[in-house]
Amino acid sequence: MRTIVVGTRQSALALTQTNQVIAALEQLAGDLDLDVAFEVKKIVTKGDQILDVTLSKVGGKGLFVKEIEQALLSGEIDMAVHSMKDMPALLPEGLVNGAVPLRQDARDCLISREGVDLDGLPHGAKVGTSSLRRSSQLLAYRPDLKLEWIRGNIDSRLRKLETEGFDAILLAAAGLKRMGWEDRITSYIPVEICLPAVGQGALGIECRENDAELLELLGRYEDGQTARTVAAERSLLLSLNGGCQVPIGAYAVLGEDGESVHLTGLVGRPDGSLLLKESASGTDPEALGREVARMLAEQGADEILEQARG
Ligand SMILES: NCc1[nH]cc(CCC(=O)O)c1CC(=O)O
Repeated sequence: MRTIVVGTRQSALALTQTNQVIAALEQLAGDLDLDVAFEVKKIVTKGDQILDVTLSKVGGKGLFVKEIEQALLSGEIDMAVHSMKDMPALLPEGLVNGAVPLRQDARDCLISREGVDLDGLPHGAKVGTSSLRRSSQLLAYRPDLKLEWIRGNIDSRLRKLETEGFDAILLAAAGLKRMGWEDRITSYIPVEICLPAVGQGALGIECRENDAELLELLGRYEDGQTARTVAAERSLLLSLNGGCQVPIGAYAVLGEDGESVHLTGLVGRPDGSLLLKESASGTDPEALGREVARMLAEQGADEILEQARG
């Protein structure tokens, strides 16, 4: 009997996601008559320690996964569940994404104090977000809004909505739904107004590339359609060199044939004064991501990204 050690960050969302994945894998292992058990190991990452500065200034999202990847490579843990949107576009040598499970809601949502939706927010309302992608698109739609920085895990952001005088905050719907906090959502932001982050709502399960036994189990857990759409989005991210926190959005859906992928990509100025948006369809997700990245680059995406990176 093998014990699979699952590394996780300590945030409520990370623990919840990890436990939900373990429950699904246990069920699957039972069905396959595999003799495995799972054990959770909590890991404190740099990103968790530095919650008070702009993340992009200290190294970006990679800070949340670096320690976890080291623990995977050293054998201290065997797998880790990540929010796909927190996974860097490139994984280190020796590690792979073993499964992309069925995607949750990819949209952003508004949690407002007075229960009003985006259009109902008063002129000049104070809206909390921690992403250039959201501020860029929200300001393009409602230039009067005052977008202010709010950081922390989703539970602390929900608290700050009350304590720091925000009229509303923006969060990914997926995190709230996984936590069972769907009732906090006031309204969903259509992807036409706010294109989600690459991989938003999806999970990634990182493990060692030579762990054949675990990879076989994970392979059964993968949702092929989610994997295809997320692959297109991540290819776009890689092509735009968008490793750290940058104003990039992407959302891919499967065509009616169940095979072709339709990808929309966006790069925006953080102040919302310019949004570049391009779409294309194709059957090779990686090639499609590169294609939409090239279309955005032709419109001047690199210049916007350079400026946003500071
Ligand atoms: N950047 C933090 C983060 N990473 C993953 C989620 C939850 C949503 C998801 O799984 O995409 C969140 C919170 C948020 O952005 O609201």
